[in-house]
Amino acid sequence: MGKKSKKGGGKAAPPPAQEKKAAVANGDKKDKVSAPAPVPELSKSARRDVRDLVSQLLDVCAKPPVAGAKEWDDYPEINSVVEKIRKLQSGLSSPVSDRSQNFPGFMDWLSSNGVDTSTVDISKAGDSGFGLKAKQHIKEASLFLTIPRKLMLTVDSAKSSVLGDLISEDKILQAMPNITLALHLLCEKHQPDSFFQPYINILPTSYSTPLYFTPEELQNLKGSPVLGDALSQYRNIARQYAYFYRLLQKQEPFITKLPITDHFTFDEYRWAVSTVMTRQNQIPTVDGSKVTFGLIPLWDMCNHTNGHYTSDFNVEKNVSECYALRDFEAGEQVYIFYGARSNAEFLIHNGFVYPENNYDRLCIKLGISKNDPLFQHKSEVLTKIGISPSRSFFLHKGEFPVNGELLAFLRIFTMDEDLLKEKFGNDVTMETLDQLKNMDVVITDENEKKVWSFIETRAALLLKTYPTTEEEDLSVLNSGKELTDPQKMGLQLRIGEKQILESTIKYASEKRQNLEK
Ligand SMILES: C[S@@+](CC[C@H](N)C(=O)[O-])C[C@H]1O[C@@H](n2cnc3c(N)ncnc32)[C@H](O)[C@@H]1O
Repeated sequence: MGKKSKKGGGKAAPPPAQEKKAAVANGDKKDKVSAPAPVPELSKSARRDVRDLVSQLLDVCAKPPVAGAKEWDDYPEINSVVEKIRKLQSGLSSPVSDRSQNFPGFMDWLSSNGVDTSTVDISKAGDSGFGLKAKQHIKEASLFLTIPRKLMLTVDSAKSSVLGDLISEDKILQAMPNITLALHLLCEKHQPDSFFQPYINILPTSYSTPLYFTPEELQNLKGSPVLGDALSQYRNIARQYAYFYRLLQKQEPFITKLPITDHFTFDEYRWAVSTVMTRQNQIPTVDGSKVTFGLIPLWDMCNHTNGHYTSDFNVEKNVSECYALRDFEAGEQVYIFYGARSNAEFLIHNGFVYPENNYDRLCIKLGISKNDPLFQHKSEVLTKIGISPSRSFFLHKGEFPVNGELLAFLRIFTMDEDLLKEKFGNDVTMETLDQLKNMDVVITDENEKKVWSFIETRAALLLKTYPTTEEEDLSVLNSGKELTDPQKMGLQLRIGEKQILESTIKYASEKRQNLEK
């Protein structure tokens, strides 16, 4: 989630694991703690079918992704294999429980492990699930939450857990801390006497990340660049699932001792990945040498609002600390700030859209064409000011949709040969280069007119790629009709993006008209 703390049973059960040794909770957990509760089994033929489908999934996902307008092309095939796997595994899913029943036990666990819970309580938070409620007045900038490292599920705790040996063997786990955390979480979930059970029991049982969207719900994202991100996220998770499913079939001692080999369904993996994605936070490693990721109980019950980072890790005390970003009255919901993310990023990584988001922005991909005879020269100038000749830029919500970087890119992108040679030849000064990003300095009126006319036209074209208008979206959103979370989020996201495009068009057209006067 934040920085200063940046937020950011697949197969049949084998015989009970009597041979597996008990170990001390949250201590040396190299061995499986105890025999797992009996799990439903898949028939031999169903197991074989899942194995075949997993191989198919690996093949489909191994094909290079189709970029651009054809991004939908791969999805139906991947989705159809995943859905067949899910259908075969449907009898193996854990029963859905009411998490709120486990809140008292969780609070007791926190208190017995030294957490002061006198400031906040967990409480229903409207459309945001649950959140933290102030039990007393919390003054702005006061420290209201301190969570010791020993309560966190981290990459370090994963290494010293039953998963540790697999981490030492597997290059993917070594390189991808978020996947390590997801598997760590699953191992602890399926280890009945895990130290972390009171925490795991209060986690949501499902999420609204795009991994949970149906194909119809994904259609709500059409027109938005977020659709491509959602599809590639789905593809990546499907590929990871297939990879780990296969790995977990191996009869190696460091695998057979894992408590997840009988529970590794697609739904379980999607749940674990979504838990990590929506709740993880950056923390320093135990030795303080690097930044890593962890799940911080209770702190991760805070919902997001506009503001600034107020959480940090106190290395001396080995605790995560959270300060109030403003005054909160007793009974009020206590928020934190997850980071300056766009609604597209919130949707993909956090499973929500925040209409009041001050930091919303729309990603647009721009590049100097390799067929442009001035490609070489333009690329050199852009590189000198730290801008790649082909990359993503952003149009921002608010008064100034175009920032200095995009302006500089567009000035060079639209520049003719004479001007490029005159201003940005061999003996170009740093001062001239710096001016490219400066809104108050015009290179030439002609160049400036081209810039604003280009962005005005591009924004208008982007607006047309959405299948509906902003008015149509607003009328559905405000119609009082019952909408699913993905439908609502899709509408909120599209409305926000269209507003950014409309304000860009207005802004660019005023700039252009001023120059034409
Ligand atoms: C770190 S958790 C916060 C606790 C969470 N609400 C719960 O019930 O467990 C982050 C999740 O809370 C929800 N959330 C947080 N801030 C939100 C906001 N401003 N609007 C809507 N949902 C929000 C989203 O579902 C997000 O994935």
